[in-house]
Amino acid sequence: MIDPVIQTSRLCRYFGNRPIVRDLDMQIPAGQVTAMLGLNGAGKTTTIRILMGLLRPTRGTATVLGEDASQMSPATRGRIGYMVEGHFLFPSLTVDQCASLQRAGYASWDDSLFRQILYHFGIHLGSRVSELSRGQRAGVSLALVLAPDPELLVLDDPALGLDPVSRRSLNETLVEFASNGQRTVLLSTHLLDDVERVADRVMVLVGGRLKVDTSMEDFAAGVSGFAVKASSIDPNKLAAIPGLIEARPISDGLHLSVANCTDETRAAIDRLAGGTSEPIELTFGDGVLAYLARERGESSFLNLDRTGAER
Ligand SMILES: Nc1ncnc2c1ncn2[C@@H]1O[C@H](COP(=O)(O)OP(=O)(O)OP(=O)(O)O)[C@@H](O)[C@H]1O
Repeated sequence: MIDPVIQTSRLCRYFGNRPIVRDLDMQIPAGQVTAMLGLNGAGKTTTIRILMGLLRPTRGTATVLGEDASQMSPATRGRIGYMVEGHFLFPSLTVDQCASLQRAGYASWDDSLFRQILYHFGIHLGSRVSELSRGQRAGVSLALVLAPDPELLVLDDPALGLDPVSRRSLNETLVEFASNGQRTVLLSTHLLDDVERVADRVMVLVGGRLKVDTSMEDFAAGVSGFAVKASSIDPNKLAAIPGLIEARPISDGLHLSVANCTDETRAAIDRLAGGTSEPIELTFGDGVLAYLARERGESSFLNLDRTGAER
């Protein structure tokens, strides 16, 4: 078996006495696009900064391309492309000057790929960074990290604030980059549609802990939806549904999201609704949102207690 490109073991990071990353055991396999999801403050950027050697763990270990992340050699760093949150570029430089600066730090540089990505984003080499739109700055940042042809690409919220056309360009560039199966991508994002388009695997961080780590297919297969028609709901019957993720009130009943649906689950749903439940299509985004809402305590369980009390 090929070693994972990124591996952490019991990784923890505190800021003061606040645990931000907690006992993280993760493995990022080679040749795949892994999306890291989580609500604001879940610890995604902190984890990435530890992986990139910019922050030391409080406890535990992080290994990237076979080396300890906090003591990475320049040669290993040269195999990694890292796009920071916010696309920082020196505003007074031209795109061409940014490229010269970046190129000096890497052994290889694919100038035709660099120009191709600029073209995709409608950027000219002679433009000054300060004159570029946010989407164009993202395009330059992406071109700068991809031109050295990194084995591992780490992107922290690359589509933040981009319009749909720039987002599409970014997604297309990523898919193309990862298409030969030789490159590994770790992508932190909030954009679930983008994840569905580009990712092979999904990880979900909740309060610094890794709660989901699976393939996109297994995630999709593991979450099912049901529409239940009912004028009143017994909260005890609801709570007894195995694997219930979320229950959201709709005009004439509930939408339920459940994990790992079995015959037992279906029977419990039917008991709740007196046999008037129907499966509904759930998108990947629906599944993730239901999961995150529950973890944040915003799930409609609260509303359901109220529904029960109103009977
Ligand atoms: N240098 C620091 N000092 C103190 N607290 C910090 C520091 N860096 C991050 N934090 C805190 O750690 C928590 C997690 O931040 P982090 O940036 O890792 O989250 P995130 O999942 O990337 O969030 P977002 O989706 O908003 O980018 C936040 O509460 C943040 O305020």
